[in-house]
Amino acid sequence: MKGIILRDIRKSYGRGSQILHGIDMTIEPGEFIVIVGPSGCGKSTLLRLIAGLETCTEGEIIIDGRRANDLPPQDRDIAMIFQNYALYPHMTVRENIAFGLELRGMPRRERHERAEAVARTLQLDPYLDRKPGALSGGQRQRVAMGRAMARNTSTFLMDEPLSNLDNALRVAMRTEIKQLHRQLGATIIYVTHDQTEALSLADRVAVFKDGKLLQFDTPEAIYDRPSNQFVAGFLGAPAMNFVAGDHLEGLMQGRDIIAGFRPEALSAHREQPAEFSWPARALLSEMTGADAILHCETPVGRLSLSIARKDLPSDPDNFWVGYAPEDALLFDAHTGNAIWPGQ
Ligand SMILES: Nc1ncnc2c1ncn2[C@@H]1O[C@H](COP(=O)(O)OP(=O)(O)OP(=O)(O)O)[C@@H](O)[C@H]1O
Repeated sequence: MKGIILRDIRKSYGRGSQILHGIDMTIEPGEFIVIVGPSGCGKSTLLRLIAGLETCTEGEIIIDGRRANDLPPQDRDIAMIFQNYALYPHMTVRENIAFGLELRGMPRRERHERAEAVARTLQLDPYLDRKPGALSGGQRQRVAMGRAMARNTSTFLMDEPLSNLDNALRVAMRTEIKQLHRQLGATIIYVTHDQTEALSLADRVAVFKDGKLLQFDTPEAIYDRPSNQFVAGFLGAPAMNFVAGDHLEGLMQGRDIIAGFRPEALSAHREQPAEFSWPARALLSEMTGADAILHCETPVGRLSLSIARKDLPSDPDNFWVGYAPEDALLFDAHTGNAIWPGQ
C-alpha cells in the first residue's frame, strides 16, 4: 500500500522525557497534511522521525508498504524542507537546485537541465544565474523547494517553511505551495504553529498537544466539530469564546459544561433581543475589511464577535450580544471533551 502509516509512535530522549506518546496516523498518497500545535508539542520531532533523521523509541513507520524504521534517510524517497532554507551562498540558483543531484552522481548536463525544468515550474527561470544573496525571501524559499523537487521524490516534509517570511509573502507563498501540491501530486506533510496556515493549506489537519494527537480531520470538521476544548480554542481567529454553562439560558442543565461560540455565531444589538443575550460594553473594534472584530466586556466575560462593519453598535458602551443556543458547541467542563447532541 502506498502512503505513510505511523503506528503507535513513541519517542523519548532518555528517562522521563517522553516527547511523543503513541501517535497513529494513516496518510494517503498525494494528501496535504498539516501538523499544527503549540511550541514544544513534538511536531518537528515527528517530522524528523518520518525523514529518518531520528529513530523512534517504539512504534512502526511504514512508507509505501515497507517498514522504514531502519531505512537511512536517503532510501526513504522523502525530501525535507526546513525554515532556514540551507542554501549555499556561493552557488547560483541553478547550482543550488541541482546540488542534491550531484551527490547522486547525475551527469552535469542532465543535472542542469533538470534544475532548469524545476526552476520553470517555480517561476525561478529569470534568476538561474543569481546567487541567493540577490534574491527575495520568497524566491529563496522557492529555491529551497526547487532543490527538494529536483530529486523527484513522492513525499515532501516541510518544517515551518514560511516562518521567516513577512506576512504578505507568507500569504503569497501559501497559494504557491498549494498550487505546487496540485501540480506535483506529491504527499506533503507540513508542520506549523500557525492555525491559519493549517486551515488554509491542509486536506487534513493533525492537531497535536503535549506529544499527543488530539484530532486528525479535514479543516472543516476540525473547525465545525472540534473533538475537545483545546482544539476548538486553538483553531480559528479570533479564538472561540468560552462561557461557563451555568451562565446560559436555553442550554442543557444538570451537567458541568462549557459552551463555545465562534465569533461569527454572536451578534450585536442596540436593543435587548427577546431572548438569549447579555449586556455588553465595547473594549475595542478592529476593522478587517468589510467585517470587524468587536471585543467586548459582558457579565459572562470577554467576548469577541466577528460582524459586518455596518452592524457595529452605535453606542459602544451600551449594547447587547445575542446568541442562539443551537450554535453553541458544548464541552465537558472536567475533561474538555466535546459533547454532541444525544450524548
Ligand atoms: N535532541 C533532543 N534532546 C532532548 N530533548 C529534545 C531534543 N529534541 C527536542 N527535544 C524536546 O522535545 C520537545 C518537542 O520538540 P519539537 O521540536 O518536536 O517541538 P515542536 O512542536 O516542533 O516545537 P516548535 O514549534 O517550537 O518548533 C521539546 O520539549 C524539546 O525540548
